Amino acid sequence: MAYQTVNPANNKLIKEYKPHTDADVEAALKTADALYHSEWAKGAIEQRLPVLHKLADLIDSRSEELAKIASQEMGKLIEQSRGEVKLCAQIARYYADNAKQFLAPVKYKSELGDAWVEHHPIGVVMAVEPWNFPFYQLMRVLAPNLAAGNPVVAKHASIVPHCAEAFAHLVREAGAPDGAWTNLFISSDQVAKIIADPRVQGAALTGSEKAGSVVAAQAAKHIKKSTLELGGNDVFIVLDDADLKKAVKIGVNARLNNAGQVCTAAKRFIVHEKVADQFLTAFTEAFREVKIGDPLDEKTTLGPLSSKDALETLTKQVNEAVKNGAKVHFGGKPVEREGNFFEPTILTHISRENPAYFEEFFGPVAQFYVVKSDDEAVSLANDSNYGLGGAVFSQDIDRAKKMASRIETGMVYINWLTDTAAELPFGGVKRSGYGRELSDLGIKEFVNQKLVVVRR
Ligand SMILES: NC(=O)C1=CN([C@@H]2O[C@H](COP(=O)(O)OP(=O)(O)OC[C@H]3O[C@@H](n4cnc5c(N)ncnc54)[C@H](OP(=O)(O)O)[C@@H]3O)[C@@H](O)[C@H]2O)C=CC1
Ligand SMILES: CCCCCC(=O)O
Repeated sequence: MAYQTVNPANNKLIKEYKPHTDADVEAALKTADALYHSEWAKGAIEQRLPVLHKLADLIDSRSEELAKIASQEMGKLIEQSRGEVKLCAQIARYYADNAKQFLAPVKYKSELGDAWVEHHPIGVVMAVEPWNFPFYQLMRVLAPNLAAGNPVVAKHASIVPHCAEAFAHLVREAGAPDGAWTNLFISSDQVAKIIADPRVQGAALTGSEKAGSVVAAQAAKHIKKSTLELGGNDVFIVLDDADLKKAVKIGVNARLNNAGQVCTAAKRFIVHEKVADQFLTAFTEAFREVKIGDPLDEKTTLGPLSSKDALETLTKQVNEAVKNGAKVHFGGKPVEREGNFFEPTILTHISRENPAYFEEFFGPVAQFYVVKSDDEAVSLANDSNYGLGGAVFSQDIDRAKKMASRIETGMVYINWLTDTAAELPFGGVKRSGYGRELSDLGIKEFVNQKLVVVRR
C-alpha cells in the first residue's frame, strides 16, 4: 500500500512518500541493534529520561502545527487533534517522571537468600500502528520503551505518513540517539522479515484483528512476545436510575468522537426499558444537531471517516444490517458531498441472527438495545467476541460497580466514557487482544524481569 497523505474531507492527494527499501530496513535494524548493545540502552535510566522531558516540551511548543497535520491527514476534528497532541506530551512526561520507580529492583522475601527482580531492556521492538490516533498510538510505544532502553522500529498506517515523519523528527530533535525510534514506510512483507530478524525481540500492534493475528503469529513463530490492542464493540449501559441528561451527553460524545473511529468508542447502547424511550429521543435529537463539515473548521462537530475504504466498509455494514432486519432509526447513509462523510446513525431492532450484532462499526453508527434487568444487560454485554472497554451509567455506584466486575472486558468506566490516560492501563481480552499499554503495566511488557538471588 502506498504511503500517501490524502485529505479525507475532499480526497485530494497532498503528498506521496517514497517507501523504504530492504537496504533501508537493514540499516535501520543495524543502527537500532547497535544502540541496544550500547551504554545508552543498557546503562542507567537517568541518561534516557531527559529525552522524554524535552520531547514533551517540543510537542507542547508545536501543538497547533501537529494538530493540523493530524486533522488534515486523517480527518479528526481540530479540537480533538489538539487534545491528542496534549495527551502525547502528558504520556512522555509521565514516563519521564515515573519510569525510574517503575523499573526499580523489587525485593522478594525468600528462604533461598536475598532476592530481587531487576528490569532490563530486551532489544529492538517492532511497532505496527493505526491511523486513528496518529500521534498517541506512537507515543504509547515510544515513551515506555525509550525509558526502558528498547530501540523501536515503527511501521505506521500508510494513510498517515506525515504524522509518522513528524513524530520521528520530534524524537530526534528531543535528543534521542540514532536508532531509538526509526519510522519505516514499509510493506507487510517487510514487517514479517523484521519480526523474524534475531535482532528484534518483540512486536506491539494496534489495529484490526486481522493484522493483529498475522503479526502475533509471526512473532510467536520466532518465540517473541507481542502485545495486541485490537478492535472492540464496547457497551454503553444506561440503567433505570441513571442521570439521563448526563448519559445522553456523554453517550453522544462516546459514539461520535473521532467520527466514531475509536476502538473504545461506545458502539452498543444497552438501555433499561424504563428509560429507553426517553434516552433514545434525546440521543436522536443530539444526533440531529450534529454539524457535519471540514475537521479544520472549529464549528464542525462531525468530520469525515479516514478514507474512502473506511466509508465503503461502513456503508456496506449498515446496508447489510438493514438487509438482516435492523431498523434505521436515524441517518443510515453517506453524506452527499465531497469527502468521506457518513451520517450519524442509530440502528435498532438488531437480532442476534443479524451479522451486525457481533460486528464493530468503526464509524458514527450506534446500535441500540433495550433490556429489562441488570442481568440481561450483563449477558448482552458479554455476548461478544470482543472485550475491550465499556461504560455503566447508574446513580447507585455499588450497583454499577457490581455490574462493572461482571462485564468481560479489560476496562470499565462508571458514569463516564471509556477514556485513556498515561497513568491508567489500556487493553482488552478475548478478540480485543492482550497485554496492556500505558501506566506501570505498559512499561513492563517488553522488559526482562530478571530474578537475582544471593544465597546466604
Ligand atoms: N485497540 C486499539 O487501540 C485500536 C484498534 N483498531 C482497530 O483496527 C481496525 C481499523 O483500523 P485500521 O488501521 O484499519 O487497522 P489495520 O489493522 O488495517 O491497520 C493497523 C496497522 O496494521 C498494519 N497492517 C495491516 N495488515 C498488516 C499485516 N498483514 N502485516 C503487518 N502490518 C499490517 C497497517 O498498515 P497499512 O496501513 O499499510 O495497511 C496499519 O499500520 C478496527 O478494527 C479498529 O477497531 C484501530 C485503532 C486502534
Ligand atoms: C481516547 C481513547 C483512545 C483509544 C485508542 C484507540 O482507539 O486506538
